[in-house]
Amino acid sequence: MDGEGNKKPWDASQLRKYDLTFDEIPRLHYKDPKIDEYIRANKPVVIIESNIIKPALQRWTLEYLEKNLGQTGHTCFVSKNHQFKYYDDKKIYDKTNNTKGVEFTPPTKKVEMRIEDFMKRVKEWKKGDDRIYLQQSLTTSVGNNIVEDFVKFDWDYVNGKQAKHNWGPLTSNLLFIAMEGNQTPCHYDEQENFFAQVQGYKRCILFPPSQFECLYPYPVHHPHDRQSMVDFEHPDNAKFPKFKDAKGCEAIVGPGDVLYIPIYWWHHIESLMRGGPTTTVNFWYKGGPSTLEYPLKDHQKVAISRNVEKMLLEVLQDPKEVGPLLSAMVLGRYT
Ligand SMILES: O=C(O)C(=O)C[C@H](CCCc1ccccc1)C(=O)O
Ligand SMILES: [Zn+2]
Repeated sequence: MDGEGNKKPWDASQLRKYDLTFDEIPRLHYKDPKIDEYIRANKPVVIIESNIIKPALQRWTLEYLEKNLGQTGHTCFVSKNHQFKYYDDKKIYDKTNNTKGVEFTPPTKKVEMRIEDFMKRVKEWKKGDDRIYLQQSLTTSVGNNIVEDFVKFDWDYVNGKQAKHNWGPLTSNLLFIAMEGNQTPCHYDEQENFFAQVQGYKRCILFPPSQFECLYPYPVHHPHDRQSMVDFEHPDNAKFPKFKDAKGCEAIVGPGDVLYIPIYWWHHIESLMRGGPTTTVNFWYKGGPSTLEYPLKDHQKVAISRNVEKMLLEVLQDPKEVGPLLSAMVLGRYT
């Protein structure tokens, strides 16, 4: 029970334990003008009591989604454990694209699954079974009812924020249906994101782009580009000594909550254990125009460092030569 004796929708035993402490991300009513101050400052905020995805809140139960999502196959990932670390299959080494890539074994399998089969496997899941995670772009290939609900989202609100903050175009709305306990390890995206929770509870742990040195992203050419190399549950403190200094913030989002995840901000997302399946719709926007004004913003330095890595790979060709050249340039000269 909370202070007023209301049944709390979740409790701390449903959260995985990490050796880090987090500040709370503020939760503001959708009409509160302070929301624009957070977005302008590229800081996360939870927008509450909005109508952004109201039709989905009213209708998108798993049964409704099973009936209406459409007969085509849906993109699902299969994992042997609770982690679903994203990888870019275009960056996987193979003879055809003959880039001297890195040896890489995908940690998850990408499959097309009919919604009935997905729902059946979620319902019948037993400890030890593979886990699955549906991650599907909401395009016209979904059923008409879903399209009708989708057009009734509060587009005035989100388009208003997009315009006010000079974001680029909406690139996609992804639908995520996760099993309880599923985890998306810490990564950043190069897009602004309204992360709208439809069903169930998700813990979102965020870190600003300035924490780059504590989160050790994979090399840019690696299939796990943009993902942290650190396993939060078993951090290798010898390899990643600065990880223990990472300072993050967190929000547990529930139905109707919309978390603003600023472009380039790291985020680790987990569906609460024993909380049932979760459903989320995200809104990804290209970032706004980026003028080089000084002092540079932290995310601009991340973008610049990415360009340096890409340029060096382009000219050196062999990824194994990029590290040694960067070390030779820095060690003993800049450190
Ligand atoms: O909305 C976001 O940005 C999230 O990270 C949501 C996350 C799943 C993301 C999977 C993914 C990661 C990278 C590229 C494409 C897809 C979750 O909710 O589990
Ligand atoms: Zn993401």
